[in-house]
Amino acid sequence: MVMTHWMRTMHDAILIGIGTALNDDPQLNTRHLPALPSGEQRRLPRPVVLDSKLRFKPDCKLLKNFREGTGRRPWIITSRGSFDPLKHRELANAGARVFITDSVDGSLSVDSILFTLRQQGIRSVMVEGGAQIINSFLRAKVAHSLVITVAPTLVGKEGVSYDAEATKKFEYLSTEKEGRDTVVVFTSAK
Ligand SMILES: NC(=O)C1=CN([C@@H]2O[C@H](COP(=O)(O)OP(=O)(O)OC[C@H]3O[C@@H](n4cnc5c(N)ncnc54)[C@H](O)[C@@H]3O)[C@@H](O)[C@H]2O)C=CC1
Ligand SMILES: Nc1nc(O)c(N)c(N[C@@H]2O[C@H](COP(=O)(O)O)[C@@H](O)[C@H]2O)n1
Repeated sequence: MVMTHWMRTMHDAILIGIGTALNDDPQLNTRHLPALPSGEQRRLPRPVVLDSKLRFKPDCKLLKNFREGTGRRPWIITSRGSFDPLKHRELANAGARVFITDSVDGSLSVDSILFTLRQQGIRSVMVEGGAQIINSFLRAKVAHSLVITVAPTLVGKEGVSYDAEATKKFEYLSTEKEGRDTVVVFTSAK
Protein backbone atom coordinates (compact mmCIF):
# COMPACT_ATOMS: atom_id res chain seq x y z
CA MET A 1 0.00 0.00 0.00
CA VAL A 2 2.94 2.36 0.73
CA MET A 3 4.23 1.77 -2.80
CA THR A 4 0.75 2.60 -4.15
CA HIS A 5 0.85 5.87 -2.20
CA TRP A 6 4.30 6.68 -3.71
CA MET A 7 2.94 5.97 -7.16
CA ARG A 8 0.03 8.33 -6.48
CA THR A 9 2.51 11.21 -5.99
CA MET A 10 3.84 10.62 -9.53
CA HIS A 11 0.54 11.33 -11.31
CA ASP A 12 -1.74 14.30 -11.93
CA ALA A 13 -4.89 12.20 -11.34
CA ILE A 14 -5.93 8.91 -9.71
CA LEU A 15 -8.91 7.35 -11.44
CA ILE A 16 -11.29 4.74 -10.02
CA GLY A 17 -14.72 3.35 -10.93
CA ILE A 18 -17.90 3.85 -8.95
CA GLY A 19 -17.77 0.16 -7.90
CA THR A 20 -14.53 0.86 -6.01
CA ALA A 21 -15.81 4.20 -4.66
CA LEU A 22 -18.94 2.56 -3.19
CA ASN A 23 -17.28 -0.66 -1.92
CA ASP A 24 -14.07 0.76 -0.46
CA ASP A 25 -14.76 4.45 0.22
CA PRO A 26 -11.06 5.18 -0.58
CA GLN A 27 -9.26 8.47 0.13
CA LEU A 28 -6.81 8.34 -2.81
CA ASN A 29 -4.27 10.49 -0.98
CA THR A 30 -0.67 9.89 0.18
CA ARG A 31 -1.24 9.63 3.94
CA HIS A 32 0.92 6.48 4.36
CA LEU A 33 4.06 8.37 3.29
CA PRO A 34 6.46 9.97 5.79
CA ALA A 35 5.76 13.65 6.52
CA LEU A 36 8.00 16.18 4.81
CA PRO A 37 10.09 18.64 6.87
CA SER A 38 8.73 22.11 7.73
CA GLY A 39 5.17 21.50 6.58
CA GLU A 40 6.04 21.01 2.89
CA GLN A 41 3.26 19.34 0.91
CA ARG A 42 3.61 16.30 -1.30
CA ARG A 43 2.03 16.41 -4.76
CA LEU A 44 -1.58 15.34 -4.19
CA PRO A 45 -3.24 13.77 -7.21
CA ARG A 46 -6.71 14.77 -8.38
CA PRO A 47 -9.25 12.07 -7.45
CA VAL A 48 -11.41 11.14 -10.47
CA VAL A 49 -14.41 8.77 -10.27
CA LEU A 50 -16.14 7.27 -13.32
CA ASP A 51 -19.80 7.23 -12.36
CA SER A 52 -22.22 6.79 -15.30
CA LYS A 53 -25.37 7.17 -13.16
CA LEU A 54 -24.17 9.57 -10.42
CA ARG A 55 -24.34 7.00 -7.59
CA PHE A 56 -21.38 8.66 -5.77
CA LYS A 57 -22.24 9.33 -2.08
CA PRO A 58 -22.20 12.93 -0.77
CA ASP A 59 -20.93 11.66 2.63
CA CYS A 60 -17.98 9.65 1.22
CA LYS A 61 -14.43 10.20 2.52
CA LEU A 62 -13.26 11.91 -0.70
CA LEU A 63 -15.87 14.66 -0.29
CA LYS A 64 -15.43 14.87 3.51
CA ASN A 65 -11.65 15.32 3.08
CA PHE A 66 -12.23 18.05 0.50
CA ARG A 67 -14.74 19.91 2.75
CA GLU A 68 -12.32 19.65 5.70
CA GLY A 69 -9.43 21.00 3.59
CA THR A 70 -7.39 17.77 3.67
CA GLY A 71 -8.06 16.54 0.13
CA ARG A 72 -8.49 17.87 -3.39
CA ARG A 73 -11.94 18.39 -4.88
CA PRO A 74 -13.04 15.07 -6.43
CA TRP A 75 -14.05 15.10 -10.07
CA ILE A 76 -16.91 12.85 -11.16
CA ILE A 77 -17.25 11.89 -14.81
CA THR A 78 -20.75 10.88 -15.80
CA SER A 79 -22.76 9.96 -18.87
CA ARG A 80 -24.61 12.48 -21.02
CA GLY A 81 -27.33 9.87 -21.69
CA SER A 82 -28.40 9.27 -18.08
CA PHE A 83 -27.60 12.71 -16.62
CA ASP A 84 -29.78 13.50 -13.55
CA PRO A 85 -29.84 17.26 -12.61
CA LEU A 86 -31.04 16.57 -9.03
CA LYS A 87 -28.20 14.16 -8.27
CA HIS A 88 -25.82 16.58 -9.96
CA ARG A 89 -26.93 19.43 -7.67
CA GLU A 90 -26.66 17.23 -4.57
CA LEU A 91 -23.10 16.19 -5.44
CA ALA A 92 -22.08 19.71 -6.47
CA ASN A 93 -23.42 21.05 -3.14
CA ALA A 94 -21.38 18.38 -1.34
CA GLY A 95 -18.22 19.64 -3.14
CA ALA A 96 -17.84 17.47 -6.24
CA ARG A 97 -17.18 18.83 -9.72
CA VAL A 98 -19.15 16.88 -12.33
CA PHE A 99 -18.10 16.45 -15.98
CA ILE A 100 -20.36 14.99 -18.65
CA THR A 101 -18.97 12.77 -21.44
CA ASP A 102 -20.13 10.33 -24.09
CA SER A 103 -20.89 6.65 -23.50
CA VAL A 104 -20.35 3.63 -25.70
CA ASP A 105 -22.54 0.56 -25.00
CA GLY A 106 -23.45 1.87 -21.54
CA SER A 107 -19.86 2.60 -20.41
CA LEU A 108 -18.17 5.99 -20.47
CA SER A 109 -15.91 6.29 -23.52
CA VAL A 110 -12.25 6.07 -22.51
CA ASP A 111 -11.26 8.46 -25.31
CA SER A 112 -13.82 11.03 -24.10
CA ILE A 113 -12.66 10.63 -20.49
CA LEU A 114 -9.01 11.25 -21.45
CA PHE A 115 -10.00 14.18 -23.68
CA THR A 116 -11.97 15.76 -20.80
CA LEU A 117 -9.07 15.31 -18.38
CA ARG A 118 -6.53 16.68 -20.84
CA GLN A 119 -8.68 19.78 -21.37
CA GLN A 120 -8.40 20.34 -17.60
CA GLY A 121 -4.60 20.14 -17.68
CA ILE A 122 -4.24 16.51 -16.56
CA ARG A 123 -1.16 14.95 -18.22
CA SER A 124 -0.79 11.64 -16.35
CA VAL A 125 -3.41 9.31 -14.93
CA MET A 126 -3.01 6.33 -12.60
CA VAL A 127 -5.94 3.96 -13.09
CA GLU A 128 -6.24 2.23 -9.72
CA GLY A 129 -9.28 0.04 -10.21
CA GLY A 130 -11.52 -1.86 -10.01
CA ALA A 131 -11.67 -4.71 -12.45
CA GLN A 132 -14.18 -3.22 -14.92
CA ILE A 133 -12.33 0.08 -15.22
CA ILE A 134 -8.94 -1.63 -15.63
CA ASN A 135 -10.41 -3.81 -18.37
CA SER A 136 -11.88 -0.81 -20.19
CA PHE A 137 -8.54 1.01 -20.20
CA LEU A 138 -6.65 -2.12 -21.31
CA ARG A 139 -9.15 -2.74 -24.13
CA ALA A 140 -8.80 0.90 -25.24
CA LYS A 141 -5.01 0.30 -25.45
CA VAL A 142 -4.17 3.66 -23.86
CA ALA A 143 -1.97 2.49 -20.95
CA HIS A 144 1.79 3.05 -21.05
CA SER A 145 2.62 0.70 -18.19
CA LEU A 146 0.97 -2.01 -16.17
CA VAL A 147 1.93 -2.49 -12.51
CA ILE A 148 0.57 -5.67 -10.93
CA THR A 149 0.85 -6.23 -7.18
CA VAL A 150 0.45 -9.88 -6.21
CA ALA A 151 -0.58 -10.23 -2.56
CA PRO A 152 -0.60 -13.65 -0.81
CA THR A 153 -4.42 -13.67 -0.65
CA LEU A 154 -6.71 -16.06 -2.51
CA VAL A 155 -9.63 -14.09 -3.93
CA GLY A 156 -11.16 -16.55 -6.44
CA LYS A 157 -13.53 -15.04 -8.95
CA GLU A 158 -13.17 -11.57 -7.35
CA GLY A 159 -9.73 -11.18 -9.00
CA VAL A 160 -9.15 -9.08 -12.13
CA SER A 161 -9.54 -11.08 -15.33
CA TYR A 162 -8.63 -9.49 -18.68
CA ASP A 163 -8.65 -10.04 -22.43
CA ALA A 164 -5.30 -11.50 -23.56
CA GLU A 165 -5.62 -9.40 -26.75
CA ALA A 166 -5.81 -6.20 -24.70
CA THR A 167 -2.38 -6.79 -23.12
CA LYS A 168 -0.44 -7.89 -26.22
CA LYS A 169 1.49 -4.63 -26.53
CA PHE A 170 3.06 -4.94 -23.06
CA GLU A 171 6.59 -6.22 -22.50
CA TYR A 172 7.82 -7.58 -19.18
CA LEU A 173 10.17 -5.13 -17.38
CA SER A 174 10.83 -6.19 -13.77
CA THR A 175 9.78 -8.05 -10.62
CA GLU A 176 10.38 -6.71 -7.10
CA LYS A 177 9.51 -8.04 -3.63
CA GLU A 178 7.80 -5.45 -1.37
CA GLY A 179 7.28 -7.10 2.05
CA ARG A 180 4.81 -9.98 1.49
CA ASP A 181 3.77 -8.63 -1.94
CA THR A 182 5.39 -9.10 -5.35
CA VAL A 183 5.26 -6.22 -7.83
CA VAL A 184 5.47 -7.08 -11.53
CA VAL A 185 5.90 -4.27 -14.08
CA PHE A 186 5.16 -4.34 -17.81
CA THR A 187 5.66 -1.43 -20.22
CA SER A 188 4.08 -0.63 -23.52
CA ALA A 189 6.24 -1.93 -26.38
CA LYS A 190 4.89 0.75 -28.79
N1 LIG B 1 -6.86 -4.66 -4.81
C1 LIG B 1 -6.80 -3.55 -5.49
O1 LIG B 1 -5.74 -3.07 -5.80
C2 LIG B 1 -8.06 -2.88 -5.87
C3 LIG B 1 -9.25 -3.52 -5.72
N2 LIG B 1 -10.42 -2.91 -6.06
C4 LIG B 1 -11.68 -3.63 -5.84
O2 LIG B 1 -12.46 -3.62 -7.03
C5 LIG B 1 -13.85 -3.69 -6.64
C6 LIG B 1 -14.69 -2.87 -7.61
O3 LIG B 1 -14.47 -3.32 -8.93
P1 LIG B 1 -15.66 -3.33 -9.98
O4 LIG B 1 -16.85 -3.92 -9.34
O5 LIG B 1 -15.12 -3.96 -11.21
O6 LIG B 1 -16.00 -1.80 -10.19
P2 LIG B 1 -15.18 -0.57 -10.79
O7 LIG B 1 -14.56 0.18 -9.67
O8 LIG B 1 -14.29 -1.04 -11.91
O9 LIG B 1 -16.36 0.33 -11.37
C7 LIG B 1 -17.15 -0.16 -12.43
C8 LIG B 1 -18.33 0.75 -12.68
O10 LIG B 1 -17.88 1.99 -13.21
C9 LIG B 1 -18.81 2.51 -14.12
N3 LIG B 1 -18.12 2.82 -15.39
C10 LIG B 1 -18.18 4.02 -16.00
N4 LIG B 1 -17.45 4.03 -17.11
C11 LIG B 1 -16.89 2.82 -17.22
C12 LIG B 1 -16.03 2.24 -18.18
N5 LIG B 1 -15.56 2.93 -19.24
N6 LIG B 1 -15.67 0.95 -18.01
C13 LIG B 1 -16.11 0.25 -16.95
N7 LIG B 1 -16.95 0.75 -16.01
C14 LIG B 1 -17.32 2.03 -16.14
C15 LIG B 1 -19.89 1.45 -14.31
O11 LIG B 1 -21.00 1.90 -13.57
C16 LIG B 1 -19.31 0.20 -13.69
O12 LIG B 1 -20.29 -0.57 -13.06
C17 LIG B 1 -13.92 -3.15 -5.24
O13 LIG B 1 -14.58 -4.09 -4.42
C18 LIG B 1 -12.50 -2.92 -4.81
O14 LIG B 1 -12.22 -3.45 -3.56
C19 LIG B 1 -10.41 -1.65 -6.55
C20 LIG B 1 -9.25 -0.94 -6.71
C21 LIG B 1 -7.97 -1.52 -6.42
N1 LIG C 1 -3.76 -3.18 -0.18
C1 LIG C 1 -3.78 -2.51 -1.36
N2 LIG C 1 -2.64 -2.41 -2.01
C2 LIG C 1 -2.62 -1.78 -3.17
O1 LIG C 1 -1.47 -1.68 -3.82
C3 LIG C 1 -3.80 -1.22 -3.69
N3 LIG C 1 -3.80 -0.52 -4.88
C4 LIG C 1 -5.00 -1.37 -2.96
N4 LIG C 1 -6.13 -0.91 -3.53
C5 LIG C 1 -7.09 -0.01 -3.18
O2 LIG C 1 -6.68 1.13 -2.46
C6 LIG C 1 -7.85 1.81 -2.12
C7 LIG C 1 -7.74 2.40 -0.74
O3 LIG C 1 -7.17 3.65 -0.93
P1 LIG C 1 -6.93 4.66 0.29
O4 LIG C 1 -5.78 4.13 1.08
O5 LIG C 1 -8.19 4.75 1.08
O6 LIG C 1 -6.58 5.94 -0.33
C8 LIG C 1 -8.98 0.80 -2.12
O7 LIG C 1 -9.84 1.09 -3.21
C9 LIG C 1 -8.24 -0.52 -2.37
O8 LIG C 1 -9.04 -1.45 -3.04
N5 LIG C 1 -4.97 -2.01 -1.80
